[in-house]
Amino acid sequence: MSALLELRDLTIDYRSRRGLVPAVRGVNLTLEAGQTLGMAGESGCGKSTLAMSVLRLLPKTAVIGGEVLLDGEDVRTMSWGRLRAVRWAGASVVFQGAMHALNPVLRIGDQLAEPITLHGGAGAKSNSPADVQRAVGELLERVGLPRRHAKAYPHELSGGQKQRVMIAMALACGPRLVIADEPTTALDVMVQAQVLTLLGELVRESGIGLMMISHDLSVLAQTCQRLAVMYAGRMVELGPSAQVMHESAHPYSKALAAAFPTVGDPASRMAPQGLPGDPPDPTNLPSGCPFHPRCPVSTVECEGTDVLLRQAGPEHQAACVRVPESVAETAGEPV
Ligand SMILES: Nc1ncnc2c1ncn2[C@@H]1O[C@H](COP(=O)(O)OP(=O)(O)OP(=O)(O)O)[C@@H](O)[C@H]1O
Repeated sequence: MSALLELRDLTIDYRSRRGLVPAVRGVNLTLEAGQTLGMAGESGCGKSTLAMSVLRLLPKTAVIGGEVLLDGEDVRTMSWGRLRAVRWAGASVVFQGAMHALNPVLRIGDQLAEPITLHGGAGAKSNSPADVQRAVGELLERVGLPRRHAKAYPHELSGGQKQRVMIAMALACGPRLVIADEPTTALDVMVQAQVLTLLGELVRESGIGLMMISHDLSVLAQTCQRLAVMYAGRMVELGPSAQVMHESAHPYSKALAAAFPTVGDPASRMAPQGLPGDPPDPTNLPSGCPFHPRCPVSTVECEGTDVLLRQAGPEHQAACVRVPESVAETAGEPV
């Protein structure tokens, strides 16, 4: 049976005046229904580009290579009609800064009604106003908001409530996969925790697959079973969240874990280490491992060797020369 989502050797470049900008490089990944996967990495490492490719939401300047399979069907070659059917009902996105995307002059209920009316779903039996209204009320309750908020305007809700509305919107047509791009950025820590808990509960209850993107490893580790760490367009580590967070096999993941200490762990918050330097310009990558100029443990070998993912444990992989090469490299094998 096909995985809910499978990326096979995914490569994405943007055409620009400077030539091709390589944003994503040879990523292999699978996500099953009911699973949660976090994508971490600093700004510009290719997380959003990768995520938006899943629903073919990239600008026309993007050139995509490899395969993006949703339930075994390649999104890259779908007709527009098929893609329209897949968006919302097959997979949906909670965009970065989405709560600011609510229309200020439309009531919440009317905004939630739109995808239901256009694409069907959320248990609405028909497009009759009564059925749609009932479906809107159920959606609001599902994300922990009272039904009466359907009558509210966005400015009457808090940031956390608006973000819940955006999650309700993403769930409106009963998708099997939800992609949440920085869903808690700009929310305070308490509200962040509530929104993350909500996302986790929704996955458990409904068996949807969740891909969540953040630059903050600790936020992802709270909600997701597995973590993928991206650097310079490559996936440099993939594994169970606890292992990637606390037994990082790649020095970049280790630095990220230290930069974003565990939420609610005061001991780890005392000495957050910043990452020195910036990620490289994708059009001018250093030789060898792209992380080597910032890596605290790099050696001469790293300047000349761009390592593919290696097995660091049964379900754990990392692209670092320090991971013993004894087990066969897995590049090309979706994991
Ligand atoms: N439309 C575009 N045209 C050209 N280059 C782009 C475009 N969009 C993104 N890029 C480049 O592609 C690379 C990956 O960007 P992307 O936005 O996917 O990273 P990200 O990790 O999601 O960052 P952020 O967290 O800031 O969104 C970056 O070097 C970025 O400058």
